[in-house]
Amino acid sequence: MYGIPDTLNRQRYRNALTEFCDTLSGMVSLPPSLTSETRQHSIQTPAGIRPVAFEDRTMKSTANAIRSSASTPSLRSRDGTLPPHMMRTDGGGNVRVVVRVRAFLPREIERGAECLISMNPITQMTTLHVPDDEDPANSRARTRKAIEEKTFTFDNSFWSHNMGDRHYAHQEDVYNSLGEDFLDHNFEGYHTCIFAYGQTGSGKSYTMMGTHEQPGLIPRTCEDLFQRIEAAQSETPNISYHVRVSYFEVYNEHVRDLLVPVVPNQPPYYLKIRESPVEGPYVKDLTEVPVRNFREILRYMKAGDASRTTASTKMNDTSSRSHAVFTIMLKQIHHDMDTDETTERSSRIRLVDLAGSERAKSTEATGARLREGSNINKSLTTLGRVIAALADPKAGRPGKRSRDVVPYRDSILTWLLKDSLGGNSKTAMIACIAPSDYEETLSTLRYADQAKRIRTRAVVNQDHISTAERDAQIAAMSEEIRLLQLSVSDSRQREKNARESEERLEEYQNRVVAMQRMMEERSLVAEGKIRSLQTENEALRLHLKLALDSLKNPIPEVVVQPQSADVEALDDPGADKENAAEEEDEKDAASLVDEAYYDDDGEDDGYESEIYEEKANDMQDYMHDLLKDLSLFRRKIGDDKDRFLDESRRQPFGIKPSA
Ligand SMILES: Nc1ncnc2c1ncn2[C@@H]1O[C@H](COP(=O)(O)OP(=O)(O)OP(=O)(O)O)[C@@H](O)[C@H]1O
Repeated sequence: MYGIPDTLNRQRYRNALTEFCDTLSGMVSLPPSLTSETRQHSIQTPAGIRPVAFEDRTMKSTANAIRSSASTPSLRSRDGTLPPHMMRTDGGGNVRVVVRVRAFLPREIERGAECLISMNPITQMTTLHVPDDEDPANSRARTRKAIEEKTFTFDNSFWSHNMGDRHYAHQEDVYNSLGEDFLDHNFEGYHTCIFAYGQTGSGKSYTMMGTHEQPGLIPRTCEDLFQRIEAAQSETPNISYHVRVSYFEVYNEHVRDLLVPVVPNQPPYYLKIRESPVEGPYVKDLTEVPVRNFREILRYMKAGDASRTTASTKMNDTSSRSHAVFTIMLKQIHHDMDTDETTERSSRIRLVDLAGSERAKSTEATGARLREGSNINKSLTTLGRVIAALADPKAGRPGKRSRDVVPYRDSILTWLLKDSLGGNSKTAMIACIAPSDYEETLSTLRYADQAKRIRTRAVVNQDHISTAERDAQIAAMSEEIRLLQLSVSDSRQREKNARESEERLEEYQNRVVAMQRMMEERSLVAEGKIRSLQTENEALRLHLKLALDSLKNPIPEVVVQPQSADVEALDDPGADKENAAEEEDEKDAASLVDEAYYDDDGEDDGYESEIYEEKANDMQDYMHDLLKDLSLFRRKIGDDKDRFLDESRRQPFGIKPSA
């Protein structure tokens, strides 16, 4: 799909094959003690020609020794045409460590930097040379007490410094000698992890992700994975493959899901870490998407890559400010028709692009960049301590096993990589180095050298299950699902019922309140009625009493004696006349009243009083009846009121009685 054209590829393999044949024939013609031959190569650097020893040692191993036993091994490893300088030494259970040196960057060429690295493609030795006095970037190194040449041996030393060299390691070569083997392991059922470590700007992202023209280890792994799946599916249709992918970054000690799009003007959403006894530490709620082909996985990879936190620093225009973890979960389900057995293999492919270690002085970082840098350094220092603890099993507190004191939890990165670093995983570290920085390169090479000593305990993650067992499992699971569904629908129904009864309750309460109000109003009206009837009754009773009294004891006529004022009026003839008229009027009025009230014609006084007595008695009886009715009515209202209050005291379900 991409990468180096086929013809170039073939040419490279042909050269390698020739070299391999030369070596074999040399082995035949020379005694074993003389099988080492040292050839001198030269490396063209912008600063001039510097002779660097490329020691091509012959190897006893044959190409067949690396033949893969994976269920879908790569074609390359089947045909055994691996170039000798790409052959790996068997890492066993140890972390496989490779080192890669990059080309000069324009700024390094400008300052006339010299290459301090040499590599032996046969022995896989990497040598760091002492810098000369001219490169200002190494002024700090020159202040060291002892500055000397250092040599380290790794599983692979990838020379990616000058393309013109025949040992130049292209992106494809790195994939072929490391990625492909690891993918073999994944098909065998092992978890794997490849992480790139190195100072800022040393080529980690280039190695892991690469560019569109020069794709790195991650896209190549994805492409190879689906190519193998497609090939295997046509060969062995009874194996089904399921691939899922996730992508997250650890930024400033927080985990961010890179497959969840960033919402503008919203604070980033960070995920939590949990630890399960079986799976170890994991990111909770991390997006895991199923992918069916290379195109799909590439889309997710690019989307995640685009949301990674990067920034420009003095050391790198696109510096990764976070550790990025791209994970592929591969599940292979194989059903054997003969034995009627199902085999399930699960493997996890973890590809980690770490943020680069950096010296604040070199990056000239301030503010947010400085904070990021210090967090990056902190987590890388913890990674260093974890590596040191794992590499030296004797180190640790007395009485404690070394693995108990590995400080995984001291940083998010090491906690999440716990399994990959010291557990169930086949792990590789790619130490990326810049060609001209003595101090940083030495530190990276020491880090890498220590990592070589770590032994992991990778196991094949495989489950065999017979049809009967599977059926039993399916039955148990479907029963569990059925029960879960029931309980879900039950609780849904309960929820619905609760909602409905809540609504009904509210309605009932409203009605009770309205009724209460109505009863209160009615009792108020009744009380008012009682009061007015009582008043009326009292008035009538008084009236009746007065009437009876006046009948029984009529008021005797009173002769009014003229008073002094009247005597005075006698002297005044005008006034006398006026008084006489007034007196006459009063008499007329009194006679009218007497006539009307008593019908007084002056006869049968005894008979009339009897009639009045009878009327009064009738009236009294009537009033008594009325009073009786009234008290009955009053009692009834009282009863109603008591009953109503009783009922309202019996509160309906769900209403808390008022305190
Ligand atoms: N092998 C290589 N061949 C050609 N160019 C390379 C190689 N390795 C790195 N580069 C270039 O070097 C520069 C820095 O590389 P890269 O961004 O990969 O560094 P890094 O280690 O990921 O840095 P940081 O830690 O700051 O993210 C880039 O411009 C990249 O293209």
